[in-house]
Amino acid sequence: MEIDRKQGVASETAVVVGVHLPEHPTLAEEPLDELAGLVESAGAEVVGRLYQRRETPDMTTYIGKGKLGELKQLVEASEADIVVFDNDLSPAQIRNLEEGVGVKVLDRTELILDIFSTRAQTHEARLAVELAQLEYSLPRLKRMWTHLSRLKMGVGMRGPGEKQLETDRRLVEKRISDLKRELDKVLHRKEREVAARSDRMTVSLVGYTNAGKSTLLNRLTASDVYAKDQLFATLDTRTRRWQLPDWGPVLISDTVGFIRDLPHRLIASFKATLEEARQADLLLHVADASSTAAIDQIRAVYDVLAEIGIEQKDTLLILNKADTADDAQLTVLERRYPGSVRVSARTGAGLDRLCLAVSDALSAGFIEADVETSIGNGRLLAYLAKHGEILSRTFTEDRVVVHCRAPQKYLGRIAPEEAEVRPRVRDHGHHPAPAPSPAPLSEGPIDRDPSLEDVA
Ligand SMILES: Nc1nc2c(ncn2[C@@H]2O[C@H](COP(=O)(O)OP(=O)(O)OP(=O)(O)O)[C@@H](O)[C@H]2O)c(=O)[nH]1
Ligand SMILES: [Mg+2]
Repeated sequence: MEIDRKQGVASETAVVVGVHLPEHPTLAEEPLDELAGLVESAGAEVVGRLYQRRETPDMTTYIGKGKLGELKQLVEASEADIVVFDNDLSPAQIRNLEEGVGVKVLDRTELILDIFSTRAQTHEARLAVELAQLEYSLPRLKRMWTHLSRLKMGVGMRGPGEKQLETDRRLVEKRISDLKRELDKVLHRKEREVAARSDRMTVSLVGYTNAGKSTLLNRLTASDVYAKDQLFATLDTRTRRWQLPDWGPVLISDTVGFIRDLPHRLIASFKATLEEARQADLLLHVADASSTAAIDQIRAVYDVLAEIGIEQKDTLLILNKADTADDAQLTVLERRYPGSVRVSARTGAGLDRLCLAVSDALSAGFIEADVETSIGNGRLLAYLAKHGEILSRTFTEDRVVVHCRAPQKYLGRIAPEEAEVRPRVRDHGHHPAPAPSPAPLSEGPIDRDPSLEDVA
């Protein structure tokens, strides 16, 4: 049996299959809903569902023998083109399942990669997806060539299948290392770009896919980025200028949504895309409060944040879709997550409270300090005035001590040879952390940053 694995899943019909294992908490009341959403997001139609509880997966076919028969019948009756599993399958399990049901079988990771590959638009996102796809397929190459190894000629001779497999493997490995190098370059360029525009406070929207991040960005900044009832509508970062009331302009960026059990290699490849979030002063974690799986989704997002090493960042939880969420559920969520803000990106309700909460959170990054420099250092004085609040100045013969309140991150960028920064100890005995190692002052105006062509 030959199954073409190169084709995407668009315009096909699918049976979705899930196995509930004891260690895997179900996310929704309808456990296969999310997978069905993913299938639809990939452009296919769900024509059947099969769900099984098992203590452990079957080694050869993941589902048991009886269920496999049931699946085959379901596939035939519904004339499905593909079967999609909610669980991750080994290459051998996929092969056995395909033999058992007679159509192409994909697992959740492969489906997500398929969606990503059809959505990726920027150079960077395309590279990331290709890398993740190749890394996924490398251990599975063998399966594609097993049909050729039957042509084996004589004892000790290597069959063309095996030779071909090795050539393929080498080609794939080469491409993987090229892609990694290319992505590394992109990441470094991105790091510099993002750092260069950090003379503005920045906030970054993160959250489960379909939570409403892009809709919120559009609402807050009156822009028009792609937002749709579709999983993984956004794959690229968009940064916009946001006029935060009673505060001033800050930068806000939208990014790729997260999902539970996001394939690790996919997270790794999207590092450059997540750079905005990594360098942001504040994360706005947007959750869909109307989902019955809201709590699990919130937890899944925290898991991904931990995986990319930014779980320590200041985060404000936004309970979005309050317009359609159940009141009792909103109350449960608010009790569970004190400090969260309920909003509706669709109606605009609660956005004033959101703005206040963001201003407060950004202010928390401010420290009070005495900055001592030479009287002639007009550039530094202008810098302090631009980024902070000057409370007083004390002059001596050729020195000036500026008492100011400014974000830690700006004070930290003052070079020691330029000025001495002495943080003031706060009244409640809390000693502000020492300023991070200084980087040269950058006056790079964001308007000239090419990666910010979106900024109005
Ligand atoms: N009822 C309601 N729907 C909303 C709200 N905010 C967003 N939506 C809808 O939710 C769907 C997903 O919105 P997006 O803004 O694309 O979500 P996202 O988080 O950017 O999703 P990805 O980019 O796919 O990760 C769209 O159909 C929106 O119209 C809201 O406050 N209330
Ligand atoms: Mg989006």
